[in-house]
Amino acid sequence: MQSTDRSKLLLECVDVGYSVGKAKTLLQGVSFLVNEGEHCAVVGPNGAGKTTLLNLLLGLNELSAGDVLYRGNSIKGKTQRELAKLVAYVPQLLATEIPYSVLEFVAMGRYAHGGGEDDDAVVRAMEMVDVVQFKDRAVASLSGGERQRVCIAAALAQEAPLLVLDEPLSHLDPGQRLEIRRVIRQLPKNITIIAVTHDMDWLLEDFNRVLCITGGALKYDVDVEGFVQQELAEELFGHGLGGLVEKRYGEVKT
Ligand SMILES: Nc1ncnc2c1ncn2[C@@H]1O[C@H](COP(=O)(O)OP(=O)(O)OP(=O)(O)O)[C@@H](O)[C@H]1O
Repeated sequence: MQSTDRSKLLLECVDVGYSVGKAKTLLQGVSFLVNEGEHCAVVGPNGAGKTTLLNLLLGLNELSAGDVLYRGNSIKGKTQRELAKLVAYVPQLLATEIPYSVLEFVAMGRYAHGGGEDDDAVVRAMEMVDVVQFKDRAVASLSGGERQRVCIAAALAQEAPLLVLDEPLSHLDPGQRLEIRRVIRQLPKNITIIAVTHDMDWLLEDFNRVLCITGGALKYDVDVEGFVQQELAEELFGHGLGGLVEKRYGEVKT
């Protein structure tokens, strides 16, 4: 496990496991620590257990083993409202059927705080990702990238210290991917980010830490330099980083 400064410790995953029924174990023995302000990429092959891990961090699934602690407090027994103050979620892409305006949707992020559309935090969140100009538009009328910014705004309105994102770039065109990357990069430095991604360019550019999941276990917990030097992309996906490393570092690391 990567060493962590305990005074800044936000999240502890302690021997976390998740099983379905008696026979099927989707995740087991996952332990790691995350400091406030870290940007952690969760990577691994399809079906490795990445989304399962995020669901446990969000309290959406009940732990079968181990514990998840935020600032030293277990999530066990916490209500959804209590959890929403600790961790916010950004999905792959918001469905177009959402029947709300942007303002109404972002205001839902204040549910845990009992706030609404006139809450200052709603305006602040919309300003952070530059969606104020869309506030009266129907979410359904927005482009994919715009909808993703609205989703991030709703998550920011929760004012949770941890933002969890599940492949937030995967349905976007290259231009909108870069735009969402810019938005996430410019978020306040104290917001901790854990994002599942298959985008190695984004990983190299904007994350400091990589959690590698394979076969329902945390196989490597490394900084980005370690991910590159140990050629873990090659090991995980059978496909190296190629020219991305040169682009990131200006030279190939050996
Ligand atoms: N409720 C469930 N019942 C049975 N199996 C499940 C359930 N949920 C997930 N799985 C299985 O658990 C494994 C891990 O799923 P998970 O969605 O966490 O993978 P992932 O790493 O996020 O994959 P991907 O990169 O394809 O999104 C998969 O084989 C999936 O089919």
